Amino acid sequence: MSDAIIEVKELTKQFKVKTAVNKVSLKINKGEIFGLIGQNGAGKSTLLKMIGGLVFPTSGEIHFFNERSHQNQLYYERMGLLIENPGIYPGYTAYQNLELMMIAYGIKNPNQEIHALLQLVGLKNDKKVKVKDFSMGMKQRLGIAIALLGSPDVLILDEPINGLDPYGIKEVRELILELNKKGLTIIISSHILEELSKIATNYAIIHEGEIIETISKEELLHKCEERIELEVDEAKDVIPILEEALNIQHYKVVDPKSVYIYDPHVENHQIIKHLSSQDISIHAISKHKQGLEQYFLERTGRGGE
Ligand SMILES: Nc1ncnc2c1ncn2[C@@H]1O[C@H](COP(=O)(O)OP(=O)(O)OP(=O)(O)O)[C@@H](O)[C@H]1O
Repeated sequence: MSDAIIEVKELTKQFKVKTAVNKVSLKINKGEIFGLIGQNGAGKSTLLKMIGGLVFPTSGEIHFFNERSHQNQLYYERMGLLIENPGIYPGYTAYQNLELMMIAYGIKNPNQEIHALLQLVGLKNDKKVKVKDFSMGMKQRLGIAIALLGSPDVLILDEPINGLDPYGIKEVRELILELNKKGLTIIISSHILEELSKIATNYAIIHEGEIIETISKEELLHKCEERIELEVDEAKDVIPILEEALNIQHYKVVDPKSVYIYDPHVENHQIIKHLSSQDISIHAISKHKQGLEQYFLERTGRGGE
């Protein structure tokens, strides 16, 4: 038995000659904000559409709470989707759009639920504004409100920040974090790792239809953290000097000969000066700095660009 809320196994989608998704296996646990990161055409939308039941896989399996999706009647009811443009009527207000959807879902007397949803996505003060006069961020928030109809357990958002200005990005980001706090598991795709890093708890990098890496937020931040890497004969001999002479508190002995120093105020030359004055020979010292985007580009073979 797996703890995963969603598990995909060897999922493949073939469009004639194009393999959009190739044998993808992933586990998404309850409460995660799972970031799917990939360049344009990497296969993000196709993978999310298969998980969301919009595209039928060529092969492979999708399990929801340990049951295969097509055997689980509740599967699609418990999943909210915002993939591509939601079917929003521009001449109607957010309230009217939600009302139409709820009628279509067979929900009677939806007034209270609509107000609660508008409040949740921050549109309650825009009741009289027609959607055609909405900002992109407001439209996305309405799209999320539509995806939230029926109180799903899992929300799938395909590039929800695409095309938004910084203010819109912040609004959508805050909404996603709030929904996650309320218990929703969220799967979100983007081609901008930097942006995903502000919200996601776990990541999968997809490239040419294949998952090339899955990594937790902690692991990713650790890999991208700025640090000085120091190599000496005996790491234990340099620790007292780092602590006392340079007041360095944030460091890690990674093996008997190597220390990583994370204090941002310390420079290489200060370390060299103090260790040399104590007759400690330095085999190597270097500053390691790799931004999130650089990390992503290197993984997808475009690090030199
Ligand atoms: N219905 C389809 N028929 C044929 N090819 C398709 C179809 N849908 C997607 N593809 C192809 O599959 C590949 C993956 O597309 P997909 O839309 O999943 O990528 P993506 O990572 O979401 O990219 P983008 O960010 O550009 O939407 C692309 O090469 C795309 O052209």
